[in-house]
Amino acid sequence: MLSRSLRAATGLRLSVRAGAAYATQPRSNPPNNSRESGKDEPDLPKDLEGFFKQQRPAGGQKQESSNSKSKRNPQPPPPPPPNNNFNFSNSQLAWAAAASFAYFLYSSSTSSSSREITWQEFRTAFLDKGLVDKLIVVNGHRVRVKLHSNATGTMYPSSAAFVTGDYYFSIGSIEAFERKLDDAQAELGIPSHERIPVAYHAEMSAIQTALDFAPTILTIGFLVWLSRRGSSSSGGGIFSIGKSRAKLYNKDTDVTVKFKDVAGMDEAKEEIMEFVKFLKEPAKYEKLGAKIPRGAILSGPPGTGKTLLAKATAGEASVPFLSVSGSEFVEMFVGVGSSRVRDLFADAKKHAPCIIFVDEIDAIGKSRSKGGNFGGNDERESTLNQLLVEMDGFGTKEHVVVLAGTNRPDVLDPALMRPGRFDRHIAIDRPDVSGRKGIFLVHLGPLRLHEALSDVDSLAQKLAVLTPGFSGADIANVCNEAALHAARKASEYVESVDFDTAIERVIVGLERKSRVLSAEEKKTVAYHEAGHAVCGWFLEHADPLLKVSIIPRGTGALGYAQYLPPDRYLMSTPQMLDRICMTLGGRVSEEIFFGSENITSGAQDDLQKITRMAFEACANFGMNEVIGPVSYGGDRGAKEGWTKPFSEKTAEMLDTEVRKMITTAYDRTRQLLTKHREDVIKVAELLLEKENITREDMIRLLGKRPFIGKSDDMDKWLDQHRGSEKSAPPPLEETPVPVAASVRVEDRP
Ligand SMILES: Nc1ncnc2c1ncn2[C@@H]1O[C@H](COP(=O)(O)OP(=O)(O)OP(=O)(O)O)[C@@H](O)[C@H]1O
Ligand SMILES: [Zn+2]
Repeated sequence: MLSRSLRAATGLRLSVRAGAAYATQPRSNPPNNSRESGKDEPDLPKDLEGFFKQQRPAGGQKQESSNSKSKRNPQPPPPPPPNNNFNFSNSQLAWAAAASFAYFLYSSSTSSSSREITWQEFRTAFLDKGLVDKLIVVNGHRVRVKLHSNATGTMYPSSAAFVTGDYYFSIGSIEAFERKLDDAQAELGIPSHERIPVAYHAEMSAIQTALDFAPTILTIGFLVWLSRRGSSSSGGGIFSIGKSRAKLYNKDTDVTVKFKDVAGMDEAKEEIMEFVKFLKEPAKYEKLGAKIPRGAILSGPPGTGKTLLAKATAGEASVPFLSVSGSEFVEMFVGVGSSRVRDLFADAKKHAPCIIFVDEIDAIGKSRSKGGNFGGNDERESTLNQLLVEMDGFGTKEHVVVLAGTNRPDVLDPALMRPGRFDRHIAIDRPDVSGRKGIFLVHLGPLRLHEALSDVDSLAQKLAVLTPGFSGADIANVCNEAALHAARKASEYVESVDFDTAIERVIVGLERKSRVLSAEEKKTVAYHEAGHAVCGWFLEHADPLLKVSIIPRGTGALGYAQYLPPDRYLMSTPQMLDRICMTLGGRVSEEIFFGSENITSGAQDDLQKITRMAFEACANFGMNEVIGPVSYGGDRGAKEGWTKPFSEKTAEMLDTEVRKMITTAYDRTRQLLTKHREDVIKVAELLLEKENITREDMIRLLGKRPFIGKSDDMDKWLDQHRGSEKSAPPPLEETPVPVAASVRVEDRP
């Protein structure tokens, strides 16, 4: 989040600079027809021009720097926000007012350089010599002397400093002054029609003026502040506060990213392809009466390329791309969020067919019940409601697809996932070795590599092996750091040593954020996960396995095995026991391969799960013979404040029975894994090599699962569906129903 606010701060700085330029420059850009074009942007002063040229694409369309993630890669800062019409003239006005007031102060202060003279001096130096052009009585007590323009050089007193200066003298009263002046002129024999003209003038002092204008100044200042503030993220300002902040990427000039620029994530690409096909040929779908998916949630850790994938989707479909961050809907004013949502969709309809991308959807899409219901977040809720209304509202004719990115799919409001809304869920994980290789190939492209590294493919392979756990953004960062390092040495090419340094740097940076495993830890995690997977493979009631991975996840898990639990509302005792065994598989495998003295803390999460399962089996499900068919209630949620509704004796019995159940399961697991020791090794070694293994890999290594049972229906279904037309992977969240507790088995340290 720090980096995000940094980015915002950069935007602010830029806009202030641009604002300063607005005030002093004439408006002379020819208007062009794009929505957010520089229509109202004035010419920039010469010295700023060069700076902005590189930021602002020639097409006039507002564009984010091609790599929007300047927060990670040292890219040029985002361009200054466009100001829309209204806001601009408003702020221009304000600046102009401020400038003229400043000028006024300036001029009134310079007039104080004028010199006071006496009446006598006035008479002898000016009046008697016929130099006076005009007299101005100011505020009734002071007379300003205006000399003829040819009076230069004959000044009194004869100092060059006063050549252009003004003179004045004080008077007691206007009547007395007029009389005195008349007399003097009469004395000089000036005919009455040639007498010196006298003007009367009321003037305020600078301080007086400042005081009188203070309220106005304050108001102007406030307006300026508001408009600065509003425009600091993009196109805002007080009059456009309810306008959408989305950045529009024109399909021809800006959305140049294609799927080929997005390395890896083949499954995600395949899934999102459906949107591309629809946007390209909507008629084909409509003809058949097909309902078009409205949107998809792209979830995954930061920097895994969610934004990139969404943009590439627009690129493939060659449609405009509207990008906005969920946090930009959140304002302190009531109603602004929903008005921005409305505006966003109105905009999208204008540009249809197009893709809207809402990054960080969790900022508005948080589950309404999870928000802490103290009436606190009505505004966010109404924003979310508006989003739902808009998504429901537009017909398929509109051809607008909404993609949303999030790192926290678990906190999203279920309402968002209903059919007709974000009904697709595309999970994007950190890349595995081959994914990383692909990403390296993309980002090595622009680098000028040393001859010794001319085999880019093997370089990418080598780097991919060295960077477990890196996200796409981290990899982009490594490539950039390497180039920077080479530049610092003033060398001509990027060399191997530059990459080593860059990787080190990024790892140091990463160690704070997420974890990067040491080789030893990686081995432990691989055997742990292999234990789960093999256990599941040979247990009758285990859920079908989708994927095993030893890529650390943002949640703190070091590795995970993902299963697809069938829809099941009941769980039999054998199913429960099998699940406990499978969950214990990780720890047991660690023990078998590294010895009981070397077991790690990695199984804590597993152990928590099985303890809970065993406890519920005994205390709630009546599955234990000794305890009997009783259920003491107390669901998981209420566990904390739960006063035990049973006696101490029962508590002891429960303790013993839970432990007995678990140790029995532990022994059973150990037997199973000892029997399949070779299989565990096979799986673990493949995991170490590939970091991610799929169901297909498992079948190749271990053969088909030996059981035919309820879960096998699911296996069959999977066999039929996977590979051809891929369905969305199950959500990576734990199902709240206790009977399906193992959608995924994760291991926390
Ligand atoms: N699969 C990939 N192929 C090529 N480059 C990638 C890939 N994934 C990420 N990158 C690089 O990382 C950068 C950041 O990715 P992106 O902004 O799409 O991540 P994100 O998942 O949207 O992050 P966040 O959650 O922080 O918004 C991209 O601009 C690109 O340079
Ligand atoms: Zn585990």
